[in-house]
Amino acid sequence: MSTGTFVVSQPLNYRGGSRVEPADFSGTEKAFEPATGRVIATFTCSGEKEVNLAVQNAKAAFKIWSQKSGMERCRILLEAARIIRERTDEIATMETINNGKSIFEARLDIDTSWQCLEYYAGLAGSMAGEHIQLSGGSFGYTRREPLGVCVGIGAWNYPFQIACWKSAPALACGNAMIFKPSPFTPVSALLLAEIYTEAGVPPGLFNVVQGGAATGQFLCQHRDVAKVSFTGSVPTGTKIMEMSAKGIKPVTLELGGKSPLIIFSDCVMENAVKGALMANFLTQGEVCCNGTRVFVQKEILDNFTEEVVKQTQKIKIGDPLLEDTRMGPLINRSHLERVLGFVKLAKEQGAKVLCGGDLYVPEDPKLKDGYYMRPCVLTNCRDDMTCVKEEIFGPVMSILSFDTEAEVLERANDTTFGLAAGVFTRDIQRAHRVVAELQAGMCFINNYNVSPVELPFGGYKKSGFGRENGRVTIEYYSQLKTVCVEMGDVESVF
Ligand SMILES: NC(=O)c1ccc[n+]([C@@H]2O[C@H](COP(=O)([O-])OP(=O)(O)OC[C@H]3O[C@@H](n4cnc5c(N)ncnc54)[C@H](O)[C@@H]3O)[C@@H](O)[C@H]2O)c1
Ligand SMILES: O=CCc1c[nH]c2ccc(O)cc12
Repeated sequence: MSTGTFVVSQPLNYRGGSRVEPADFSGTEKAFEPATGRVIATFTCSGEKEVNLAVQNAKAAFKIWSQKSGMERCRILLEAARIIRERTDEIATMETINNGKSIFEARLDIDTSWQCLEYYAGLAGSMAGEHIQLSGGSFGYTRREPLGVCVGIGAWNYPFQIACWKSAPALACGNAMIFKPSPFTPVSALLLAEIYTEAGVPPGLFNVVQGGAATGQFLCQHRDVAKVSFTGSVPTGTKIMEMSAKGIKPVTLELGGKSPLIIFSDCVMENAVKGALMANFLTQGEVCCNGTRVFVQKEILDNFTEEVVKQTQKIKIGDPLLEDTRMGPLINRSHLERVLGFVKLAKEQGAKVLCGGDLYVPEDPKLKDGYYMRPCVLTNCRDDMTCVKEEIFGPVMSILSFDTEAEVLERANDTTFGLAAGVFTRDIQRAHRVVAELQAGMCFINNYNVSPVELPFGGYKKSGFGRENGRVTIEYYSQLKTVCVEMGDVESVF
């Protein structure tokens, strides 16, 4: 498959084990290929009737699936993981076409996706309650039970991976799921749905409904939906939480960030520079946990900045399906303009653009209408500037200097977000002391933006709550039933 050729030819909803056209609709959406600006799909957003049908299908599948043993669920999830792994190239290609990220990165995303299914398959067989001895031979025990029909709502930056990070723990725990992708990236979740079916899940266990805010609301407000797991922005997360509160539904919120990356003067410079690029430029900078506030200790500011700029200028921008491309286009025209607007405002507020921050037009004529920009490094930044305070969600790094550990901690934590943070230093005691003080759910020492599925991921403060990945996520997709067993006679107080 090459850039500029793919068009969607099949329905994009998935219900009851096959692709379907929605039974009703609440408007239409267009999906683009960011590399060329071409429309690849025009699709209808699901209305209330379609959402009801998806919930009915999910409920029926839940009855079958929740009765299976953990080992039975494990086998099917392992098979799904195997198929994803086998089809990595095909899935990564779809992801690249619809999202714009480089094929090199998309393959890494798919790796973390099948690894997530493998990980929760492994946990499915060992999910258990506990036995508690009581007096007189009586006892209690706990059962870890599924919640029922769970809804997953995704953002557009990691479309396939988000669907896996939500569905794998949900299904491992015995739940059914209805997944709504972002309307910008409707395509790859369908591949996951087909793979689950091929692996042997009951029809209706994993469904996909397409649409935007209205479809999302029908899902969140549905009385038979037991839980919502959401990845997206803080404003939408607030609405999801309000709707969930009305139904007393548990909710997981994976929201935005403006994370600090702290580079101490005793760091291994080469690693710190690589870390700063990893923290800012993966997926064109459209990553929630990016370390976009790069605090550099004064003694090494000039050397570090010079090296970061040198490496940033070497990033190969262009056709995301080419093997040597490392940065593709942003998700769409309006987001590109928004990101460029942040750079313009940064300049007006006194920041200095050391490189990039402008439009990029690749030489290949078929890419001329794509949404490319050059990755940007800003210096002369102050903590009160918009580029330092607000989530840009694009390839824009802000460099700030600092003197002391106490000072940088104070400034790093001075944000309403709390998703991630990073520290580069050779001093092991300082590294642990600093991360202990950082108000962030995901902290990196001497690396950034690696995501092993064994580690829980999620935010503090306005970056959300609940976790994805790791053993703890089982608790977010299950509920605990306590059973109290009397072995003697009832001693009534009446
Ligand atoms: N913390 C994380 O793990 C994580 C991961 C990826 C992205 N994000 C955040 O996501 C944001 C970018 O993604 P986005 O632009 O897709 O976010 P968004 O909030 O605009 O949309 C996210 C999803 O919510 C749906 N939605 C919108 N309004 C809704 C409503 N009223 N009810 C129900 N659903 C609704 C959208 O259709 C989409 O599927 C950034 O802020 C980024 O930091 C966070
Ligand atoms: O973009 C933020 C971090 C991230 C990367 N992949 C995923 C998948 C699911 C998430 O909730 C967050 C993320």
